[in-house]
Amino acid sequence: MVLTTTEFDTIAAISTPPGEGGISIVRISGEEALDVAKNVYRGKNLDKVASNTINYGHIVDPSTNQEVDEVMLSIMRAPHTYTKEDIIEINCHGGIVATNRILQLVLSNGARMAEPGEFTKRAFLNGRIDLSQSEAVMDLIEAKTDRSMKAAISQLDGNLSHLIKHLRKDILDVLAQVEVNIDYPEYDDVETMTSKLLREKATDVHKRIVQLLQTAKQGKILRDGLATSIIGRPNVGKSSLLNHLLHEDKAIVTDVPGTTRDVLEEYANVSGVPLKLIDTAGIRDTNDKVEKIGVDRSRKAINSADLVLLVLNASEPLTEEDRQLIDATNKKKRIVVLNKTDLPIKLNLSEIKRLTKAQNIISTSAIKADGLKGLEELISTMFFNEGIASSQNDVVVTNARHIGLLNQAKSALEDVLKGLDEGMPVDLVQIDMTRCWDFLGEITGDSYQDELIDQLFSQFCLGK
Ligand SMILES: Nc1nc2c(c(=O)[nH]1)N(C=O)[C@@H](CNc1ccc(C(=O)N[C@@H](CCC(=O)O)C(=O)O)cc1)CN2
Ligand SMILES: Nc1nc2c(ncn2[C@@H]2O[C@H](COP(=O)(O)OP(=O)(O)OP(=O)(O)O)[C@@H](O)[C@H]2O)c(=O)[nH]1
Ligand SMILES: [Mg+2]
Repeated sequence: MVLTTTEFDTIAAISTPPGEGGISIVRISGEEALDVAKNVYRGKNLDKVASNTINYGHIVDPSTNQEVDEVMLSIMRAPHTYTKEDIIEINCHGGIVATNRILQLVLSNGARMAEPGEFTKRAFLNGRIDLSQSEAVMDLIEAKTDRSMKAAISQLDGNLSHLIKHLRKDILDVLAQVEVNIDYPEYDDVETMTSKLLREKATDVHKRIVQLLQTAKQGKILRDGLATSIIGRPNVGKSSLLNHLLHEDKAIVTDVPGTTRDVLEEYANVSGVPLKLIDTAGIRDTNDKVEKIGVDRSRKAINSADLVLLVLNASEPLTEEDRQLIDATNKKKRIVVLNKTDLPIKLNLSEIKRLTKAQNIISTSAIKADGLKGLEELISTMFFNEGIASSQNDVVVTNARHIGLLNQAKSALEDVLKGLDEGMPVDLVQIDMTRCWDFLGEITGDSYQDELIDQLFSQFCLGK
């Protein structure tokens, strides 16, 4: 890491969300945090107050001596702080103008504006947490359900880091042993011995990585949500279903076919599974220019979905359009929802069973709120059958970057095993083993490039 002059100067930002609220926090971190605070704070002598205390006082503009706000000021001295630097937090009255005024004062008295994620970046660069833990901070903020949050907390606690560090240590140990064997051969068959050692370790580490990767599918759903598209002809009750799953009237429902004109995306929590629900325009042939675009988008929503809820109207016979939709979704993970079962049933159930191979069919009445619990349970068991797949220590891999690196590490190990099978010289096999070690190191940030770090932290929110 190249230290630029701005790398560790004193930074400040508003760490609470913008808008009106009871209290807002302006956070300052760096060597001069206390000096900056002393310039704008009237109250106790900050040199004399103990660390980790909160202190009453006022923020004053030193250029005019004008009082700006009545505040509580927290002081946390390095190194036992979030960033491992001195931190001052000004707890001021909430509100956009007051909070920004204080931030501006702090900025004109020795601090510079923090970049997005810069506090957490410092926690990483100063060695309090590793890269995967920093990423967990972000996942925690964005968590959509309690289960997603649990996965993020576990990662923040360092459970994934722990597993990765173990794997890396085992690889390093074997690499060291191989070195010793080559440099100080005690036996004649040192080549055979060394190959055996490498093979055993590569096989073992490979198995542990595969186990971790098995949690990735669910992990990705926990982090990003399960893309669930509600598809069907106009007026079958798609938007009514969406509103029920959201427990909120988000989508407009009317008896006019073609009510939903565009796709609508909302997050729902279904038994802890975060669903990214997509309500679509009813699919039909239409000459209406606007509706046509909506219908095209609906068709695309089928392709991009992890799960399709195909809604049919049970009170009408199956139409040609229904059959086409069944056909178009046959290869997807799908639940067929027979809605409007409160009305006399006109749908031919045996035909539907034949067309869908009788898989995942459920009856509902959105208007009477019937069958919806069953639908939620079915979704949950389809994707989290035995609960969350737990690898070692309940670690779930949720992050696409981590998944990519684990796959690369896995394939490096496969190269090791292949090399050994083909009788490749041990020093060449070692290279692939070292590559595996490097890939794993990128997960925790033990080996990294500046661009990666900048890119990762820039996705954070301001003040974090
Ligand atoms: N006011 C406030 N609330 C907050 C934060 C904050 O920065 N400020 N946090 C920010 O995200 C979260 C708490 N996370 C934190 C994590 C570590 C440390 C910290 O000081 N760690 C030290 C010493 C801990 C101790 O006293 O034992 C360390 O690890 O050395 C502080 C906050 C959530 N709530
Ligand atoms: N009887 C009965 N009516 C329902 C049921 N579900 C929805 N409806 C009614 O059917 C009509 C259409 O419902 P929507 O939810 O707007 O249907 P949609 O599939 O979103 O329709 P488009 O957006 O036009 O494609 C409304 O009048 C709803 O009240 C049900 O289970 N039973
Ligand atoms: Mg609709």
